Amino acid sequence: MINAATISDLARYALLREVSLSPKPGLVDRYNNGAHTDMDYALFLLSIDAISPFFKLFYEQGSVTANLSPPLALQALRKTGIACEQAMFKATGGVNTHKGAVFALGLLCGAAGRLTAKHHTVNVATLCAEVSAICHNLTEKDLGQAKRNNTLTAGEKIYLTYGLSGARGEAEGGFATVCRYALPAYTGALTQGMPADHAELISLLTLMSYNEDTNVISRAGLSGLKFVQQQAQKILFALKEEGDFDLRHQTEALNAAFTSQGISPGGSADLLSVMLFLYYIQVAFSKGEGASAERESVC
Ligand SMILES: CC(C)(COP(=O)(O)OP(=O)(O)OC[C@H]1O[C@@H](n2cnc3c(N)ncnc32)[C@H](O[C@H]2O[C@H](COP(=O)(O)OP(=O)(O)OP(=O)(O)O)[C@@H](O)[C@H]2O)[C@@H]1O)[C@@H](O)C(=O)NCCC(=O)NCCS
Ligand SMILES: Nc1ncnc2[nH]cnc12
Repeated sequence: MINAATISDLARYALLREVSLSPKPGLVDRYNNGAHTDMDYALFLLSIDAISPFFKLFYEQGSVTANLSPPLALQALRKTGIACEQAMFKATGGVNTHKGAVFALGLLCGAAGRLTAKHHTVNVATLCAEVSAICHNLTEKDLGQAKRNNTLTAGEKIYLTYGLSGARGEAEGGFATVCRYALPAYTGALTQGMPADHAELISLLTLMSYNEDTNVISRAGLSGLKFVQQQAQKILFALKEEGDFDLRHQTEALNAAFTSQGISPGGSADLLSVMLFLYYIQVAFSKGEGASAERESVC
């Protein structure tokens, strides 16, 4: 049975796996801080400790609002989400470590509570469909209003400038980039016998090759996004074509390139956490109970 404790545990583990994956290009990992001057691995661990208690609250919020309409359920979830963001900022001294991850995993935990309260099956497909239903029209509602705000967030500025919907669009679309590309890339790598961290890196590169990451755009413009997508595609292609391709070395070289240009694919890092969370649900669910997913040591 999937419950608040299991869901919270899996969400926290997904965040730990993401930040512990090393090396990563442009992102904080156990070896360096990538393109970030204001955060490191230790700060991410503090952030994870601060936000993880909220995953149970998101689940419970989704459960008690299960009979409300999706917009009213989202309204309730957002209150928890904002409280969670405030806890994150308190723990990090105002640094934005997991804003996108709070949004995405908060919605998924809320959706799990909502589905369970309605006695619906909880799996990857139903979770993503429920998030999409909860976030129906969110992009237009949120970002359509943005014109009238004077203090715009990165995502709002990018939507008004380029029409790209960022984290909101991913949620409203039921995490299609994760389900269509990143999760199959991950399970495919595991099936080929690759270790979990190798499969995670392939999944991250797959996300980077598709994702319209507003973080990248806010730091390096559309040309920076194109560069990220092309470099990720290049590595994935070489990995497929060259048997003894040195993925670690190529990732370290890409990290140096991103770091020198101030590029951080933070949005894709968040979607990697989403992918891992959904995979753990898939494993837990296929065992017919809330068993903890098979786990590799985090680092
Ligand atoms: C709904 C919001 C979360 C939207 O916030 P915002 O208006 O800012 O919209 P976005 O910029 O589109 O997204 C916010 C964060 O989401 C991540 N992200 C970006 N693109 C994508 C994407 N395509 N798919 C998924 N996720 C995406 C990204 O977060 C990550 O990067 C941040 C770290 O990088 P950094 O460059 O350091 O970030 P900054 O500090 O902003 O820049 P610097 O100053 O350092 O240069 C980190 O956040 C990662 O998580 C985007 O930043 C929000 O407005 C909202 O409504 N929140 C309320 C709570 C809520 O609704 N909860 C959900 C209900 S349960
Ligand atoms: N490991 C990471 N480094 C930088 N930004 C991130 N956002 C989410 N995970 C991140």
